[in-house]
Amino acid sequence: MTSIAIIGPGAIGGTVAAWLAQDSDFAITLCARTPLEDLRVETPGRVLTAKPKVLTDPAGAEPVDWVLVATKAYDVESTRPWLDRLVVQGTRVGIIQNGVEQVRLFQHLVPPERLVPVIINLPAVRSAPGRIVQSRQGFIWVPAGDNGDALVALFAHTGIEAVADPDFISRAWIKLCGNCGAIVPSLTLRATGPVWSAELEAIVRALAEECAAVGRAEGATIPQSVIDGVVDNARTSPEGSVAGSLHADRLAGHPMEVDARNGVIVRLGEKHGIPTPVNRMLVTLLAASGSPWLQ
Ligand SMILES: NC(=O)C1=CN([C@@H]2O[C@H](COP(=O)(O)OP(=O)(O)OC[C@H]3O[C@@H](n4cnc5c(N)ncnc54)[C@H](OP(=O)(O)O)[C@@H]3O)[C@@H](O)[C@H]2O)C=CC1
Ligand SMILES: CC(C)(CO)C(=O)C(=O)O
Repeated sequence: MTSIAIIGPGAIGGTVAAWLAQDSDFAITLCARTPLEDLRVETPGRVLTAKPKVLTDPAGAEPVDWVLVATKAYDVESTRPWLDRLVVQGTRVGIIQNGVEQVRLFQHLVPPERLVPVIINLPAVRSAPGRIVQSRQGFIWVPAGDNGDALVALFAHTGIEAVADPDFISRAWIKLCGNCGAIVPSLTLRATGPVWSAELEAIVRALAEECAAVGRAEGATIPQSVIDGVVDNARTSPEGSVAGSLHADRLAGHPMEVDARNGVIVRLGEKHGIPTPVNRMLVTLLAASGSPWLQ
């Protein structure tokens, strides 16, 4: 029996937990901030239900084989009491978060050789604790190697396709290119497609171009087709659509992962001497919008 604790059973953590809970070889524990009774996840193919053990107090947590952290990137420090109880020698810790800094954010809490950064492509929305809709098939990428292979093995019997990628850095930056454009609808509170113009296209393209330039300086290989794909997605987004979790958080008045998704492009751009004026400007505008908890 493999024991797996999921810290942060929100949209992503709850969906991942529900898939893993279908495997009777796994003992799943949800480490939650807000209590929940059980999980009900509508996936494209079927409805998953599960009733794993739920803890809301780290004092009740015991060491496990695996920890999967699926909090937002700004909720790192608050996971410390959980990690202190769950992680012992031999525990591996997967960080399922957007961005490119999963290891940097957690390496003061977990020995880096036990950390597995995870990129996930899986659109999920939580309507209430434990109630989630996964709207497309899910994919996971981890770095190739022992830790990555072990994480991939966890997902062997789930509907989430997990791959260990020898070029993980490119995978992470390509995902960030896809995510960084969502700052536009998060500012305008409206899908970009219906108001598309040459000027809006220039902004979306520049966000992705800046991200790709910084990513390449960090060692990623990012083809031009990635940037064209970001622009196409923004151009074709229909009225009323929500451009992922950043936009959803802004609409709900929740904290936003702006630093992990756009601020990082500005910070690492400075390190490499690469100008990132469009990301910088939109981060500044979002900060000036008075949104609570912009992080
Ligand atoms: N949603 C999506 O479609 C996608 C999201 N991602 C990324 O996945 C990550 C998770 O996002 P998402 O699932 O949407 O976020 P959610 O806000 O839905 O879930 C985060 C969860 O973490 C919980 N949490 C925060 N701090 C703690 C803590 N100290 N202890 C226990 N639980 C805690 C929250 O508790 P509470 O219940 O109290 O809010 C919430 O349940 C982000 O990095 C996001 O960018 C990636 C791909 C797609
Ligand atoms: C765009 C999406 C849904 C892709 O998984 C995502 O990463 C997010 O909304 O944070």
